[in-house]
Amino acid sequence: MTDPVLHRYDNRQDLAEALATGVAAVLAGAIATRGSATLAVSGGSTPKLFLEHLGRAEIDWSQVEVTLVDERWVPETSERSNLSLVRRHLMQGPAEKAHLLGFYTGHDTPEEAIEELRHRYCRLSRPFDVAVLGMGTDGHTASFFPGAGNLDELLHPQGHDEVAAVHAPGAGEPRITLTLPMLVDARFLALHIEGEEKRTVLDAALAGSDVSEMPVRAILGATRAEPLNVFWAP
Ligand SMILES: O=C(O)[C@H](O)[C@@H](O)[C@H](O)[C@H](O)COP(=O)(O)O
Repeated sequence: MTDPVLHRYDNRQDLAEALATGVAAVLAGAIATRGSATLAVSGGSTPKLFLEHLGRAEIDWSQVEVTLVDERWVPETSERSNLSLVRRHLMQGPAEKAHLLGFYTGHDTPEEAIEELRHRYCRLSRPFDVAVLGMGTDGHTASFFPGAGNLDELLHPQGHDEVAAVHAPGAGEPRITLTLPMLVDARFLALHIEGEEKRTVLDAALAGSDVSEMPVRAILGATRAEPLNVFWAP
């Protein structure tokens, strides 16, 4: 297991610029090498500045497939929608030419949409070129929440499901998430966290091994050819 590499920045603006520059370079390299690129991004509040910087990158966005890491089971009109967040903060300027793949299908529950979503996501070229994850102060990442009834399946390294529905105490709405195997083999894998509290949570996660207590540990401890890149600013 290669230890995560910590990239520290004095402020969130510097972090956003550096992460966007690094991600854009990986995407451009994928397009030059294989003709296309896949990018998986998380929702929540942290990624906004990063997504805005990335969306201004001058790359051939028409060759980039953008997908969400996870989604709250709400329509795009909801303020809780990650799809809406990505469309508003990334898909502006040059990046509006990218292909954006969302999760919400309009079914009443994510379970009812699973078969349709599995067909949708099994066609994505794998491994992703880039996956950018966030982390909650409870140690969740993606929608791998402590207390989720199917957490073992979500985190199974050889799991066969691309996507799964999640219900958990800390999740709010029902969720839909990519599973661990879809994320850990990304060519460039980043964990983007900000603030002192999350730095303390990261240190606690690194100091322990129980993934059911802090599911982000499944990412921190994943066996990868390239190390996990942790991006942090106060
Ligand atoms: O749907 C989501 O909420 C995200 O995908 C989730 O995994 C997020 O990365 C963390 O909850 C951190 O969220 P904040 O950036 O808002 O702290």
